[in-house]
Amino acid sequence: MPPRIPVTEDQIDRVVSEFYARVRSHPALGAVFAAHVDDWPTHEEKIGRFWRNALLLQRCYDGNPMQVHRAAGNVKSQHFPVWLSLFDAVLDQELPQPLAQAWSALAHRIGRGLSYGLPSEQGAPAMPYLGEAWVKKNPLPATDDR
Ligand code: HEM
Repeated sequence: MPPRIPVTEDQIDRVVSEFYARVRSHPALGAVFAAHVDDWPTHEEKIGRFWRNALLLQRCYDGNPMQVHRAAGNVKSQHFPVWLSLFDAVLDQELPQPLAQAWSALAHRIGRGLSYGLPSEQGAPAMPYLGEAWVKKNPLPATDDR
């Protein structure tokens, strides 16, 4: 199967490693991750498989990020814009523009899906979680990628 976005495995590894290096020292995100991840090489290896699955359509990741984020307890919908802007900065640094833009659009789309149903900082859900079936029946407009 041809890749969805033609990045190399090497580029994926560089983006993942630079991104989590910045996450670890980030004033807001660092503590959220520190509560769950102490083996960073294992985490990064898993995230690398997640992105190879999403970008290159290799079938190498079969986890459930939605469930993992909900179970984490300290991952809030407000973290997503922060996470995504940090991710965009790394994409811009590591990749040629067209690739950075395409990967960014996909990350924003995935992030929107993952943030549904997570509690907001105030404790109330930012949006009611309507379930996978509803999300499938009501796709987001393709023009609203970023
Ligand atoms: C587009 C945005 C995001 C993507 C694509 C993403 C993807 C993932 C994936 C694939 C995992 C591994 C799940 C597994 O164990 O199989 C994960 C774990 C995790 N994510 Fe995210 N994530 C995103 C946003 C966030 C945000 C905004 C936060 C909050 C700061 C966050 C915090 C975490 C934490 C703490 C874990 C580790 C949980 C654990 O190992 O117990 N993520 N993420």
